[in-house]
Amino acid sequence: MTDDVQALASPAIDIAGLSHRIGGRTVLEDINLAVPAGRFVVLLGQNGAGKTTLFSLLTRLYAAQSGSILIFGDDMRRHASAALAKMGIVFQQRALDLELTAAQNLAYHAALHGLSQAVTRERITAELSRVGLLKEAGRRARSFSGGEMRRIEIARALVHQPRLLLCDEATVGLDIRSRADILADVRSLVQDRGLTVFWATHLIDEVKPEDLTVVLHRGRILHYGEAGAIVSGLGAGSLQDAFRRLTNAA
Ligand SMILES: Nc1ncnc2c1ncn2[C@@H]1O[C@H](COP(=O)(O)OP(=O)(O)OP(=O)(O)O)[C@@H](O)[C@H]1O
Repeated sequence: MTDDVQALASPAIDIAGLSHRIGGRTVLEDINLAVPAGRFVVLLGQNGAGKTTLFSLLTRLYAAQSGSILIFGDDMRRHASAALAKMGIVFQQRALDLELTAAQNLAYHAALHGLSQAVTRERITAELSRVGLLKEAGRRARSFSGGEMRRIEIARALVHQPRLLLCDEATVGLDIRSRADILADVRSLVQDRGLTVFWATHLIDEVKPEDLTVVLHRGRILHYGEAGAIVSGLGAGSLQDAFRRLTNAA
């Protein structure tokens, strides 16, 4: 297989035997996971489950201590730049430069990815327009609401046209309406662009029955499958009930 054909056939994320210790404590233990391309996949876990640690390893903020991570076939250890070029990231913590305008925030990100000025202008227009903030492109980031900042962060994460979008608790701190809007928007990217989304959350009401769902608890994967199948497989009444049973038994 050529590299291109292999990348097309590869899962978006392929994790094998990944463990991570912080300060002598095991925070992730023997994670094995294949996230298929073109799906909305949920990483569901309570506070402290290890979601952010897993994202830190996926984005190379942390180097893997053991095991491997491949992004569309690119090994994070040997081909980190190629792997990172294929992903966009929305961090749990707000990550806009508050003194820059919305457009400047996107332009800075585009420069990091080596985009030309012409392409940068075109993408900024397209992405800010898609999230309904093109007219506000010249406003400083600090003047936006929490929901708007999140939309700008999503626009920024897409400027280099990644195939994979990682969102770590992207709706935390937002009101119900903003949460629903952002979730619907990100889901539409899967439909419209064939994007793969890996969506970390502790909020069960964000999960649909057809979503592939990874249940992470105390650093271990307890279950991986469509949410509806997890519920029926356990004979549970709801995903909430299934989640409770899985985590109580662990
Ligand atoms: N730098 C650190 N030093 C010590 N412990 C850490 C550190 N980072 C993470 N941990 C611990 O690792 C565990 C997993 O944390 P992590 O932030 O990955 O969980 P999470 O699922 O993202 O939770 P939350 O939704 O609350 O952010 C927690 O028990 C946390 O206290």
